[in-house]
Amino acid sequence: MASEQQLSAIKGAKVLMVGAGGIGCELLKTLALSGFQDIHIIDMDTIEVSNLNRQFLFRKSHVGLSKAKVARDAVLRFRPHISITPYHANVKDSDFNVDFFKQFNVVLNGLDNLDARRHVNRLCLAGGVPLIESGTTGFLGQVTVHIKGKTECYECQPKPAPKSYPVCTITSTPSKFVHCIVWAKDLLFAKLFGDKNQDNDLNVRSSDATSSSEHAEDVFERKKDEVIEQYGRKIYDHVFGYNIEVALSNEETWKNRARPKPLYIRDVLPIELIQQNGNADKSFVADDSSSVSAMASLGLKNPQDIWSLRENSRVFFEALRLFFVKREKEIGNLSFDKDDQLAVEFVTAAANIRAASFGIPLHSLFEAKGIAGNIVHAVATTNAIIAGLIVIEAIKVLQDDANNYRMTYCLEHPSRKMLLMPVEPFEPNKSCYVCSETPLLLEVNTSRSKLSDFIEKIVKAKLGMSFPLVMHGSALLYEVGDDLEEDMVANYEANLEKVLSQLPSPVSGGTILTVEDLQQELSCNINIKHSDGEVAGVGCQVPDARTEKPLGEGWQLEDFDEEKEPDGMVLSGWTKEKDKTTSTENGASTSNASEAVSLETKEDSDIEIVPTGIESVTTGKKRKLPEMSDATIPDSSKNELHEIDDDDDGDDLFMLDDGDSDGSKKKRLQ
Ligand SMILES: Nc1ncnc2c1ncn2[C@@H]1O[C@H](COP(=O)(O)OP(=O)(O)OP(=O)(O)O)[C@@H](O)[C@H]1O
Ligand SMILES: [Zn+2]
Repeated sequence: MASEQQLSAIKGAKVLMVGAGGIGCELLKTLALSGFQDIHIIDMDTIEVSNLNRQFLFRKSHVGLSKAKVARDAVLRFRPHISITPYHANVKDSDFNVDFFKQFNVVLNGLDNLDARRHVNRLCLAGGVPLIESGTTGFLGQVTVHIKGKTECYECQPKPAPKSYPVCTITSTPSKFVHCIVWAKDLLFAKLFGDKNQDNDLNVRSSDATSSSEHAEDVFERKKDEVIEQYGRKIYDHVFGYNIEVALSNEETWKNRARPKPLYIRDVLPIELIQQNGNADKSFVADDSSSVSAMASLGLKNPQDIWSLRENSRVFFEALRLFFVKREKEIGNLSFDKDDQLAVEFVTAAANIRAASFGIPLHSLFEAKGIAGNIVHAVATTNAIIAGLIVIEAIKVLQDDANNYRMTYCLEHPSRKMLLMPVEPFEPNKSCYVCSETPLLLEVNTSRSKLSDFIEKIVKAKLGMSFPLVMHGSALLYEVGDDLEEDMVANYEANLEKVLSQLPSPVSGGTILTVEDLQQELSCNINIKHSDGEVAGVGCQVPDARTEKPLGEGWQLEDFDEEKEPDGMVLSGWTKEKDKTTSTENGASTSNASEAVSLETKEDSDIEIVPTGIESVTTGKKRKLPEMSDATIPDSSKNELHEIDDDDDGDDLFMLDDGDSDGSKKKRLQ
């Protein structure tokens, strides 16, 4: 039961909810039932069938309608006298500026992507509005409180990059099923059905591979009038047979690894069976390309069955055939989509055949789809718990009860018999470029990198600015806006194509650039350090790998992390201590990889979001938690610090005692 004081804080509050999905539906219901009377909701999406299992304010008849509006109507049915204002819009729209945010007493996020979260964080900081962040992934969840100047902001801790795998592991030495999935979807599927102009590292390159004309690049081109079965056999033998033989010829690779087995179709599936493939049900006709299915065509019903090598090979041929027969127009433009049944079937089959070759256990289509689509199945209960915790923190915030703010982690396995782990919030990170004025450091080859690279890869992709302005002293190098004069636009366009050292106001080592986003009201300085940008060699057997671009999300070369160092640009935090001890002639410290700002830029395609602390947990990055609240842990368990860690596969979570606090730069909120 809420106290009188709490009730009056609740009744007088005007709150903004961003996101009306899994967490948002629960949150709106809980806010309304807790007595909140003035709630605004922003959500840009419409309702999909896949939302209905957990976004309980929505029904089948609502599919296609605005989430924000339907959520409002559903809640008004049991709380008719409160005010709920829905906005079917993107929170990044310019209407939602700092003045808009300032009208609220607290902002509550129920989002599913980093980009929108960072944007809201910045507007809350600019408007001085408290923010309560949340996220869930399966059984894991968290709620954090961000108050300008008092607690860390959402961006005080760098966010880890999406999980990535070295190219060599994917192309030559897979050891886990996920490696086979990445190979099947980002290499083989992309090669056969995607954009032909994209770089693709499917073929193991070695001197003998390139010398053989039979196995030259165009093996993947289907010749005019080439019978589809024959084309399929050629691809199969090339990728599962010949390429494995080539890889095996490099003895060094296999000294300490199990040797893979080349697979040729003649040994797996007799020719008659390929010809009969897909003829099991001749009456099977699917006009709608989205319902074309190799499983249906072959009479395979249960997606949870693990198919044999032979069955996988049949699915491989049938899916390939169906793409060419039923979806030919899309070939060349396809990219893997977890909701595309035929694509999932093809990728499952190809990954399993590769797994068989490398002695890796095979998986069902259901499992393969989960891995390929990065799916962590959402748990409605976790969303409900998290929504409840958001409301609890919101009430504290409205009462200015700073001593009792908690960041709460919802764990998968009990730790000290607790599933909910409350932690006192951290103080702001003094070197956070978002909530403090600390400059950043960028190591860049100023005579090679263009202004456009700097803007796209650093200012937009890493710093998350949408409408950037770049200044060198008082000289404007770049800005965007609707009201710019034509000659200014032409000047900026010309600047974009220039390398940094040749801009009208040249950028060199020691330059300080100011970058601003006017909508987010965020400004930060970047100290430039010139670097020749040479990258050290890698221990990979793929010649020329260094010059290859990463092959889609999750890809990187060993030792060279394109996410952190796009085109050799290294962005890192800048602290006074570092400056004092290691300053160089350019007035900047050498970069420390562990300090590099590595922020996730991709949109989450997962069913549920991968939130901050959870991200740290699931990507194996250690995150120290400060002393836990005396009120919430038994005396025997009071340790200075606790760490959340995980194993390599990312879903086991456990807490480790750690009496030593020297690793933590963060202080508890006083
Ligand atoms: N920039 C944004 N502006 C407004 N709403 C956003 C923005 N980004 C994400 N959202 C909303 O946040 C909500 C997040 O909800 P949730 O995590 O449950 O995802 P979902 O899209 O509903 O479900 P799923 O992705 O699992 O199908 C979504 O409704 C989405 O529309
Ligand atoms: Zn911060």
